Amino acid sequence: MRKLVSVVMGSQSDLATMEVVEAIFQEFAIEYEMKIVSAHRTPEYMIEYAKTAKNNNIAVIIAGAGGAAHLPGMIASMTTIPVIGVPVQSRALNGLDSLLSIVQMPAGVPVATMAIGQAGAKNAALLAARILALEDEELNRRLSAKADATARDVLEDSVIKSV
Ligand SMILES: Nc1c(C(=O)O)ncn1[C@@H]1O[C@H](COP(=O)(O)O)[C@@H](O)[C@H]1O
Repeated sequence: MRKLVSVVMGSQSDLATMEVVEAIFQEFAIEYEMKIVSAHRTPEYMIEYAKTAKNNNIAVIIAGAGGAAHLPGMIASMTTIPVIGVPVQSRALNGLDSLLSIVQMPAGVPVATMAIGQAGAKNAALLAARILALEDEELNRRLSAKADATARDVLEDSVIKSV
């Protein structure tokens, strides 16, 4: 059975940020699930989700949350599956609250923290893909080809004016 990436977010309102992962997973044929799970609003469901993740064949968890973004850290406290946190841009503090809530984990409970917003969500998907690629040579080759293509595109447009 192929391993899954599980994408969770604290609220439906985070979907506009987190949905960018789907295009990346489709491009690389990575199987994923997507769910709303909240440490604050559905704490018992979050505990069940985190404790059963390993048996559910999940290899990497991406957790997006905004404001008092405790979700990634709480999940990481209950599983050894790598957790990638995405700070969702909040209205009141522009996502700085989300970023600091996710990044400042106490030693012993690791969460890989991405940038705020959609760029962070995209990188979370690519980081999850790289983790899966440790045991999937074909995926590794395709990720590498994609990075080369990105570099070629940037180089093609790199000269703004030459003499
Ligand atoms: N940070 C968390 C958690 C959590 O960490 O468990 N659960 C919901 N939320 C966040 O609350 C924000 C506002 O949510 P609403 O838009 O539903 O009011 C969202 O960005 C969500 O991630």
